[in-house]
Amino acid sequence: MKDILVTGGAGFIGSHFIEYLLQTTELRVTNVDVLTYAGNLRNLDFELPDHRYRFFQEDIHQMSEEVFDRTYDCIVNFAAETHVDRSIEEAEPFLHTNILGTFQLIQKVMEGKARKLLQVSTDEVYGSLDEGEAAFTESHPLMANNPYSASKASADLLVRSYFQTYKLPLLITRCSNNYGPKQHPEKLIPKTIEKAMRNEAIPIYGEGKNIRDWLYVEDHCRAIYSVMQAGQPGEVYNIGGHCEKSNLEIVNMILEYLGKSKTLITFVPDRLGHDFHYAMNWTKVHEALGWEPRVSFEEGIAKTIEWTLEKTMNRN
Ligand SMILES: Cc1cn([C@H]2C[C@H](O)[C@@H](COP(=O)(O)OP(=O)(O)O[C@H]3O[C@H](C)C(=O)[C@H](O)[C@H]3O)O2)c(=O)[nH]c1=O
Repeated sequence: MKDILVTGGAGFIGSHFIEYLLQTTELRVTNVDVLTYAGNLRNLDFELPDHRYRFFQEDIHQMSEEVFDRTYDCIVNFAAETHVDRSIEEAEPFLHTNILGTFQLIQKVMEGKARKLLQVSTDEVYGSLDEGEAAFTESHPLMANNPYSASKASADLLVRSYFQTYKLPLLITRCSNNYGPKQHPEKLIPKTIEKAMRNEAIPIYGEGKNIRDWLYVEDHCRAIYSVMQAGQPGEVYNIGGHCEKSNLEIVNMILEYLGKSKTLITFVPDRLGHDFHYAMNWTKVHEALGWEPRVSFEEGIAKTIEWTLEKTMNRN
């Protein structure tokens, strides 16, 4: 492998993935990102070697010929609208980017402009675990419950259909909730940290009992890299943290770390269609590719909070 096209590389996970590729491999990276509200070139604040990195501010629906002056060994698709609450307010951008955008990338593989595509997806496509169900395996039915997860599930089905129909080399990873430095403050963990630092009310939806399975972003990037290198076309790989926590537990841990009062917690009306419980069974990726998470939640959350404190100090 020599050339990788990363879409959405100025976003949270995409930018960490580019950092991982540039620092641990000799691969050449092309980053295509349209820079919506969630993409920011400041996320790429590490050394970007000119001979191995280039950036195009373009939409994945209309990529220029310049981007395709080479044949990519793999496209890794991070370009997506990702925030569930926004999708509940306005679904259309989610359908446009997440479904039709993925379709455009599949076309690039069809046209021979890339040798394979890795679609970065989410555990949300499985819906919510039923009582008594321990974790999602890759064969769990797709039961998306909100417009965001429906758009990701639709993209996954498109990818599957192009593998089944044309035997195109397409793969899917589905990961649980990520956290780490540079995450957009609309998401639970960065939002809680920032609000706690400012002594502002921290909104918890419903009773705060909903459970997510948390994974530090660098562990996710390593998993994607393993699948990109050695995953089997047509396969789906679940990725998760074995780290199930309720939202209230998460918020309490952050408040404790920062030495802030629990009175900042403010219960607000629940998210519509709020999935109760996600947890991933990632035995397959572990057995096939030897991946497992390395960063404990205690370590990861400390790094994330310290990064946010430092960022805020530098801003002031
Ligand atoms: C923003 C916010 C969230 N929450 C609750 C709602 C969820 O139960 C939990 C996490 O919410 P968040 O919006 O951070 O993430 P999810 O809805 O789980 O979805 C995230 O993880 C998956 C895997 C993706 O695929 C999504 O792209 C990603 O956004 O905290 C609150 O209680 N208050 C808040 O202010």
